[in-house]
Amino acid sequence: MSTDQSQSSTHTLALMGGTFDPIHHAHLIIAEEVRTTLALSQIVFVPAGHPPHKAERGSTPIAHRMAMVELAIASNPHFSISRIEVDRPGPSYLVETLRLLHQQWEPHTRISFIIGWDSLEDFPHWYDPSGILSQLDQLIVVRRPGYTTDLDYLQRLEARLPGLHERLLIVEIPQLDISSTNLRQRVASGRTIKYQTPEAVERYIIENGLYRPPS
Ligand SMILES: Nc1ncnc2c1ncn2[C@@H]1O[C@H](COP(=O)(O)OP(=O)(O)OP(=O)(O)O)[C@@H](O)[C@H]1O
Ligand SMILES: O=C(O)c1ccc[n+]([C@@H]2O[C@H](COP(=O)([O-])O)[C@@H](O)[C@H]2O)c1
Repeated sequence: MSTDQSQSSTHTLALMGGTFDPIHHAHLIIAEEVRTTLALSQIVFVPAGHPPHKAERGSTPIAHRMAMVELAIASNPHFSISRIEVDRPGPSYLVETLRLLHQQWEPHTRISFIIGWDSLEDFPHWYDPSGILSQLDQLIVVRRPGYTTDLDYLQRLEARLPGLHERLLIVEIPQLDISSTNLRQRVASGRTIKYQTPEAVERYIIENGLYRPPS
């Protein structure tokens, strides 16, 4: 699957950032639904090399998380993966990722970023949210089961963060209560994850002994 160099002819794309530990069907459905709803040419999956807000838990080595994303997106020609946060030491701050991508890609490339409602609630605590917004075409938000879409909260957030109101776009997606946390817990307790992630990812998890409790 192509990486950063291949983006030179792409002008409207969205980044799907995540820890992807592991990637699951909600991630894939979000990406495809956003791509088709907004007629974007491409979705670029950006696995976080060093997830900024998940340091205390510790993530599965990035090589495994990358491999699982590659397997999951292989059949979709509109999906690609970027190593931009993998090859860079230190926390994977989005503001820096966007700065580097704007340098690497064609000047007219319009970059949006997709986040779930849980991430939006955390967004004010990200590193330099105003710097992120100034580099984005749109901040695309999708609802997530278990997180109330509180429109008053959204208004307060927009008042606090200049630039958010103009850029924020809610895209409706089929609601799926799937999370990587739940998949990891299921594997650890020997329960099935079938149909919650692509078969190739499920196989990869089993073959590499991921998420099993230490014996
Ligand atoms: N079921 C879902 N519905 C809507 N958004 C989701 C869903 N699962 C993940 N996302 C969004 O996808 C992005 C990447 O998510 P991430 O890789 O952290 O997966 P996760 O399932 O939230 O993982 P974890 O349970 O480990 O926190 C985030 O913006 C998150 O909000
Ligand atoms: O830039 C930041 O400060 C920042 C803080 C938290 C999360 N992010 C990004 O948001 C995306 C989803 O994060 P997560 O932790 O839900 O996998 C992923 O691309 C992270 O790198 C970015």
